[in-house]
Amino acid sequence: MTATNLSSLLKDPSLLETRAYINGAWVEGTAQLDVDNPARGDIIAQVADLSREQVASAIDAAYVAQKEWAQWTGKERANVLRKWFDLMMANQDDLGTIMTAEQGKPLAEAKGEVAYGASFIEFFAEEAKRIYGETIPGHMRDKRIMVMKQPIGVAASITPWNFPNAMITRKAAPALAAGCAFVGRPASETPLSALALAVLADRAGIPAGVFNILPSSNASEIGKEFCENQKVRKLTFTGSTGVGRILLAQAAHNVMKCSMELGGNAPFIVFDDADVDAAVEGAIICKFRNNGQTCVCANRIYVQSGVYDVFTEKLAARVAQMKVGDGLEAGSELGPLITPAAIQKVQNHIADAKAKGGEVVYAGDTPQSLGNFLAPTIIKGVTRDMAVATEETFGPLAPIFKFETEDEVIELANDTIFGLASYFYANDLSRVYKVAEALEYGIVGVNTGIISTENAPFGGVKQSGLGREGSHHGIEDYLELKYVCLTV
Ligand SMILES: NC(=O)C1=CN([C@@H]2O[C@H](COP(=O)(O)OP(=O)(O)OC[C@H]3O[C@@H](n4cnc5c(N)ncnc54)[C@H](OP(=O)(O)O)[C@@H]3O)[C@@H](O)[C@H]2O)C=CC1
Ligand SMILES: O=C(O)[C@H](O)CS(=O)(=O)O
Repeated sequence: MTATNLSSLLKDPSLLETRAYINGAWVEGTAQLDVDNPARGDIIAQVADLSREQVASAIDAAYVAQKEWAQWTGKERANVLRKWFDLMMANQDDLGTIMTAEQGKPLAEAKGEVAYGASFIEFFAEEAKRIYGETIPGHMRDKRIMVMKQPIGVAASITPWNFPNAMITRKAAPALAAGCAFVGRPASETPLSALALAVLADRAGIPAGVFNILPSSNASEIGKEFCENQKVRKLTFTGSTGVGRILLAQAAHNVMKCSMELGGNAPFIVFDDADVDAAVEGAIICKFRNNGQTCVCANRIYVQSGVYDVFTEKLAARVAQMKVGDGLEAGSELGPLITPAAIQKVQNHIADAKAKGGEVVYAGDTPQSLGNFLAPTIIKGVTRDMAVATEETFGPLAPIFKFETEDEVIELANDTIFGLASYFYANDLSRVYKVAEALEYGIVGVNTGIISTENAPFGGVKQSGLGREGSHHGIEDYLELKYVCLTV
């Protein structure tokens, strides 16, 4: 496997930035952080590895810059955000290439994520002009009530490696539109996409200190700085529920406003009255987008007995056609997993299911290379006592459960601490309405396997999170309500 010469693949090599972006300046770290290509196993860049003190200095700069930024009109903020959007779309190919090199997803998917990430900036640029307050009739003849919305201040962001562009813009866009300043720590596996966003933010004219990208290998220390520094008023996190719990506990000290986009365990339900071919296509995109490494992937596939065999056969035939390979190579549909540990977790779930009676319907051939590749596996005869029923696999394993009745599958689907995304295929209108109401999830996809859009409020219930990202709801988490009681 050849080494990755990332710079030579870019139309604009200046997007390949390895220094941290603090207060409008490019800053070296006290150490360096290796970034590797999960498909080839080679180091593609060494990035600034910031100390906690350097992160604290970035927060100081953000705190100062935010005061001025909040004085800009909504339209002025909108204009500079729109320029950022335009620059992202103009550099979509390069941003996609950088993402594929460091995260592994196929280039077409990476470019799709860039457009998805940019859509949040476009959407919230518009919302910046529509942050409305209200007046309320007084409670006494000489009182008048006024409610205003003001930016919360400095927002700190911690994001995962699986969507290294969109998870940042899904937070930074509403934060900046609201008049907040943003300090973001990207996942150590994927800092390059975040730094490329900073290059374009700088070119768009976002003022120094308003948007800061702070790579660091010491996730827990930087998380503590974000939670303990009293100049930070908002913490927004996307990642596992386990880390979310740690951060919520740490944020309690300063009673910090938190948004949490955490783990999932999505059920994907196929009823007897479903369009089976449509359900198979929905299962493919829902299960294998980013090779199963998304929080909204189908983690459990429940198929009613009347269509169980035909669905299983069609899904296996369709998966067998999918090409596993380096995301930079044309035609690859399934890239590598992010780390060897991610592969081990999937293999553990497969072994556990087989040991408890599951039957492998399909197991693809894994490319023998230095990269973290694992071909897809489909298992049928899966039962609720298996690890895959309660744990998030986060990889290319499609476990198929059989069920008989609607009540049975609702109970099975809701039997989890998670509540992020859920999906079902059915055509009976009464069933669609009743099942959508009964599923205990923040998101329900009906006759679709993909629900990701900037127009909708994305988020979970139970232990999948707090708050919503996207839609007009998404900006509220970066605003404070102020009630003014006027005596006239
Ligand atoms: N609900 C949602 O929208 C999403 C949820 N997820 C969930 O995240 C998981 C997979 O992503 P993954 O990156 O492995 O999740 P992790 O929770 O391990 O990591 C997420 C981010 O948190 C950082 N981090 C880890 N430990 C700490 C800590 N103690 N304090 C502060 N920051 C910390 C990581 O840094 P580093 O990588 O450098 O260690 C990374 O940047 C899955 O459970 C998935 O479902 C993922 C994406 C979206
Ligand atoms: O990280 C994730 O899994 C994303 O939140 C999923 S989505 O927003 O791209 O659907």
